[in-house]
Amino acid sequence: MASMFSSSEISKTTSTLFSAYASFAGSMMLVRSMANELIPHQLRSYLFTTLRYFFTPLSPNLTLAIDEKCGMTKNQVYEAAELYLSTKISPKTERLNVSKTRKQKHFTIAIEKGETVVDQFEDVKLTWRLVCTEGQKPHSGEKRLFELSFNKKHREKVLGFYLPYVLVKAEEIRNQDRMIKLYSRQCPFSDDDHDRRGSWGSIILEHPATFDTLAMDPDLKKMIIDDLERFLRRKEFYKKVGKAWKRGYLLFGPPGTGKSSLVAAMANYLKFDIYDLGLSSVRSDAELRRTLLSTSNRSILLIEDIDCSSEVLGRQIGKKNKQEPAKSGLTLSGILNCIDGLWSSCGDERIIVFTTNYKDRLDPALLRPGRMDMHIHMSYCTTDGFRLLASNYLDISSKHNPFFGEIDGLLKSTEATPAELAEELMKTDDADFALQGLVSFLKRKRDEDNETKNKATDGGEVPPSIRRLNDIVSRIKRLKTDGDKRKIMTTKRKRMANGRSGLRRIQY
Ligand SMILES: Nc1ncnc2c1ncn2[C@@H]1O[C@H](COP(=O)(O)OP(=O)(O)OP(=O)(O)O)[C@@H](O)[C@H]1O
Ligand SMILES: [Mg+2]
Repeated sequence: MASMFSSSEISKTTSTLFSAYASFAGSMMLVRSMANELIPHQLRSYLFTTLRYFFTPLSPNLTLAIDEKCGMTKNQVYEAAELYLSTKISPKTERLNVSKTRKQKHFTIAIEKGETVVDQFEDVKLTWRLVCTEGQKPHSGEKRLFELSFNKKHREKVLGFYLPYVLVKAEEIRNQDRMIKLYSRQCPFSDDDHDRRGSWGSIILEHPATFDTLAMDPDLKKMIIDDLERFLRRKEFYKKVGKAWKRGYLLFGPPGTGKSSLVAAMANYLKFDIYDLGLSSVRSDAELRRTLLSTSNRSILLIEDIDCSSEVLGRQIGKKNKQEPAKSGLTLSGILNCIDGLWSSCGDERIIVFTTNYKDRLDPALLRPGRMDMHIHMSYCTTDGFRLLASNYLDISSKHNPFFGEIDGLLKSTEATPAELAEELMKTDDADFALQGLVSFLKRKRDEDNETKNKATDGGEVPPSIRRLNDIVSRIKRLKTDGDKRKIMTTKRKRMANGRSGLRRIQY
């Protein structure tokens, strides 16, 4: 080129070009200011959008805009995307947003505005971008949205499968990081407004019980875990059969056998909150209904010591004195109706747990099938239970400890609760001392039990008939259902010349 034009010709051409550009730019400004003057704002933006459409090459991509809010409420898809994308951040990401509240255990990491995250779902490549814009109205603040771009041909797959997948994954992440709360009506309200639900106040449940720390029959433990998991999986099933998605457990057994610990273990396992409903704090059925309606889904409603609630309910929950007038407006049928009716159908994934030390004292209405789906007997400590406690409290994993044989024998001849054993095992750090202490404790307990039995039989040598009776009594105690107990009682009653027997002393 340089050989064809001299330098003076080049400068002449350049100045001509500049002057042409200047006059074009001037004319454009004139046209623009005239257009601004003459064409109304709405028409102008319409023309601009239409012209841009014709002049931009057709993109193969589709972009979904996912706003932070739907009107006044939060957009569930936006919230889910925020959580989901925190697990998809690549090493290439340049800016991240890190936050943590006092109550959170971990940092929350999110992408910063303008950042992009690329995700792959089967054969679809998806690009997420966080966009922040100024709100259109004055003082409306910043507007945040995610833009999700992908090839147009995958539209159905993204809407039908990918976005639902993001929602499910976000729920899983939320559950992993969730702090479990214990709601109580007596509890002082938490400072956090967010935690106030109706008349419930909450604290964070930091109960360490898990299924791994619970000393109980391994088969029963497995049965409970399987039952809980089946319950969670069966949303569609409950819908199909027209039943409310709830499950009831009745935990019964002597004090210190782990009923409350089992409830905490269930909550920790499922990541469900616990609503601890002290019946003494509820004055009427109407109040109960209001209280229950303000509980949330995915929660456990706990009513402890239901057999002791007779004073509260104003009539005995047990079989006697059913006609006694109510002292308060709260009745057993009110509780049961609430649980079976309105309240249960309002929510999803509800678990109800009643605990009692005396199953025999409960009203049959509470025990009828379908009301409490599973009756769980928390028993005295077994040898399996003791092994678990020894491993948890003393770190003894060997199966052949010299003390184990003696302790196993003692556990078979006396009834000790896991709470009693745990207390003994905690007394010292030295495993041998602790086990020695436990042996002495169990021996003492066995001797006391024998003494009590002897006293019951007027001190002297236990006559064979009474010994047989004692055997029957302990067999009956071990039986699982009341139906079984009654059957045994009737046959034994017939067979033995009853009347003088201790059977009469046992009330069913
Ligand atoms: N099965 C168990 N496994 C492990 N620890 C247990 C078990 N049962 C009781 N404990 C220990 O004893 C303590 C008291 O047990 P927990 O409160 O669960 O008993 P409970 O059956 O609810 O008694 P209560 O009938 O008096 O309410 C627990 O904190 C735990 O340390
Ligand atoms: Mg308890």
